[in-house]
Amino acid sequence: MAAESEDRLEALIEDLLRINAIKFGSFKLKSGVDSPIYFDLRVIVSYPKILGLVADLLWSRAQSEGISLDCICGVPYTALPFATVVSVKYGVPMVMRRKEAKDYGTKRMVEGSWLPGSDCLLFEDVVTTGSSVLETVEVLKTAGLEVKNTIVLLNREQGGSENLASRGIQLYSVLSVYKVLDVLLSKNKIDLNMAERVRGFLNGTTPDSSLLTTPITTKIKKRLRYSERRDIASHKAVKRLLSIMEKKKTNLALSADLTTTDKLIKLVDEVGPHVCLVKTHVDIMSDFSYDGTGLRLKELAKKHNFMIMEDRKFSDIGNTCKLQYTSPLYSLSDWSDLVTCHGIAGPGTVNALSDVIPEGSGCVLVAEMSSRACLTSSEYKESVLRIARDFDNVIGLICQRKLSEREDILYMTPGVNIDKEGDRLGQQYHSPEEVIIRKESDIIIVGRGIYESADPVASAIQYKNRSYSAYTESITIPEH
Ligand SMILES: O=c1ccn([C@@H]2O[C@H](COP(=O)(O)O)[C@@H](O)[C@H]2O)c(=O)[nH]1
Repeated sequence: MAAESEDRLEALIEDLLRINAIKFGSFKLKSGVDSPIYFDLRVIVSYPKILGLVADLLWSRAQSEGISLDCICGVPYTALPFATVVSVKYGVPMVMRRKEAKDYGTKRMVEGSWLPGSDCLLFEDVVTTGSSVLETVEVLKTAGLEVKNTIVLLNREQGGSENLASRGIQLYSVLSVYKVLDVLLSKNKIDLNMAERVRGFLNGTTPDSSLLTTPITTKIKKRLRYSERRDIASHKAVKRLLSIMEKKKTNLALSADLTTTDKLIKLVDEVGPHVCLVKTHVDIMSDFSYDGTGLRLKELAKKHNFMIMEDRKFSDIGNTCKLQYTSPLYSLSDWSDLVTCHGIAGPGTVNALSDVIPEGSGCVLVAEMSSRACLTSSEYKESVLRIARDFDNVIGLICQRKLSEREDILYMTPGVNIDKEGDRLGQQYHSPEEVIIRKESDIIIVGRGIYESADPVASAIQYKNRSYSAYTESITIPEH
């Protein structure tokens, strides 16, 4: 295969992982079998660039095999847009298979225009045993079309080619599940352990036609361990934070909202051993200086092994945020690993920051706020999630609960206090258990609950223990 198309395949595999079309974990299949891998290629439709690449790869496979055809068709629903894009991009006539006949009018099962006996090339998203392809072939044949060839984006290599060949249909694939594992392994997106688990599962699974063709109906609600999440994550900062959480047995972040350097440094030095992350607001400080505050925080981060997140909440247009981030007054990139950012201005803010944020650092998007009557509606949250998916430098979300199925980013929740329900200014609090178990967040962010207490270290230990126990409890609860 030419290097150029090999590059495109690798890019596609990485994209599919990024948009959560390839998932690793524990998935209950329709057959009752637990699979360590799952492909949900339905999401591709929301990513025009990836959809375009899929269409190019399907079409170039057809060209390189010299398949002669009169029209194309996508197996509904996932492959329907694939065929549509190929049709429009390459000027190939398309026909469309209906899933259900209309109960009025023509009652046709295939829409479009063709001559009897026309050759139709079929596209499919994933083939396991080939049963969905066969179902569509039957309908097309009844409508007078010939189907001799199928091109699948991803072949799970579980008997599909053989089943289809025995019915006179040649299956060509763009990707195989083994190729996916090899590429992700070579790019350090999964570790050898995970690759072996999946290979073992695929080898040990017989190509039973009842198995694995149908999308998963129930996912076991089993929370992944930090170590499993670290193996899935691709961003260095996520891997690092999860490693710290596991090593120090803490999912507590300190919100160090103190206004002078001396107080801040004292608190962070005392509480540092108990936290995975220290969150700062340097713009509230009366005496911040790069040497006196930033560099000393960085030394403490090294001493106690935690990461630093400046809660700057960038929210302006891209150009302004870039200037704010690089301003020498704070030199954020030199001492903070993470910065928070609103999605309100659209993707331009994150896009601009991605030009200036150093490798290994990242953005945490504020998707949802803890304050009463805040304006983060469902629609807004969805839009923020979309930005998070589109940019590799977004490593997590500030949110009140785990807002998506993604396991490769971190969910961090402020508004946590053991003693209070809120403050006079709209802040609302929940307990560590509520946030970690019921809302399935990863990290609790605690400010006044620690630094305003009579004994900040004892309070930090209390928050750490409750929050980490909530995590260990939730990885052993099968359903909640
Ligand atoms: O929705 C949000 C986003 C950020 N915060 C910040 O977290 C801390 C919380 O402090 P507490 O003293 O524990 O209330 C603070 O820095 C906020 O700016 C938030 O509370 N809610």
